[in-house]
Amino acid sequence: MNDLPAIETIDLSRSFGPVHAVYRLNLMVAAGRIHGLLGPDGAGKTTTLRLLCGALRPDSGRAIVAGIDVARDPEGVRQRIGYMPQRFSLYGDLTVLENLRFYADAYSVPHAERATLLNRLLGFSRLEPFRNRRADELSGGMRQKLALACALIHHPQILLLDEPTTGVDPVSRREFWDLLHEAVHDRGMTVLLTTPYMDEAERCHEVSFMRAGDLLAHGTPRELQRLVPGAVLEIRAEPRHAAETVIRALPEVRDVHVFGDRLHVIAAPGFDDAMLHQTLTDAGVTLHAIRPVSPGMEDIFLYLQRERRSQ
Ligand SMILES: Nc1ncnc2c1ncn2[C@@H]1O[C@H](COP(=O)(O)OP(=O)(O)OP(=O)(O)O)[C@@H](O)[C@H]1O
Repeated sequence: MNDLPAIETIDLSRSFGPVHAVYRLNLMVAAGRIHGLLGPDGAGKTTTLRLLCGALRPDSGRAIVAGIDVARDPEGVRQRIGYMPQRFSLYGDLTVLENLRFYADAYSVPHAERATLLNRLLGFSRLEPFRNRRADELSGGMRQKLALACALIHHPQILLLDEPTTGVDPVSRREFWDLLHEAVHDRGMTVLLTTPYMDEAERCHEVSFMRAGDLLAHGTPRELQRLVPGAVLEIRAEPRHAAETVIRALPEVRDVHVFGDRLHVIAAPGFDDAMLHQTLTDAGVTLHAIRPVSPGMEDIFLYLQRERRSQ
């Protein structure tokens, strides 16, 4: 691993009319890591990736990618990165192999290297058995793997991936993640990706939470977990809405989030479960289960968002 960050932004800003899509963003991505950029819709994740790859110009601030100032040498940056936007352009009427050849041409990959490289990428992406299948006829997961293979064609040092697993089934998502870890481990690449799936953040080495164009927090998943004080209690109770109202009113409770049929309660250290049990029973709520759980990324994000809003 290199000590210099693979990506650094300094007060990077970009607006669209009155909307501050990215505002004074200071992002740091360590080399040789998988870094997840998380945040709700409209937080500025796509705009950040577009600024980093030189597809958009900032209004102010700087972006340094692979040691290069993007504004000064966008072509130098493009040579060193692979960028997979949300709608990566695969050619549906071309086969898997033809798509790879197309990108090899686009990046002027020397002819002498092609056969070996294409075979390696077909093997890496597990698409060898489908080399002659048209891209239109691939499953969603296979298409994303082909897009990843195309983005890797010119040996980039850094991969920027915008929601690469959205709409992909869970098995293919897992395979895609295995490929990313392989690429980072074997080739020493750096990956910056956005994802709406909070569980995927836990597969990243580092995570940055974005909100309204700016960073809410960043760190390893474990460091972020430590930002949540006290315990997280998972509760199943009925009626759920009444349980939520009662729990929210307790002074020791910092936050309550709903996850399907469960409540996640963030409580001050030393919170008394027995008292909670009694309070809920007194309010006519049936408590089915209560247990401490480690805070997940979603708990952390929601907690930090509320904390910062109330500051
Ligand atoms: N080309 C554009 N023209 C006008 N507004 C834009 C443009 N691109 C982004 N925005 C606005 O900037 C804000 C940030 O958008 P961005 O797409 O970067 O967010 P995001 O976090 O990637 O969200 P999503 O997950 O929904 O793509 C949004 O309010 C969006 O509407």
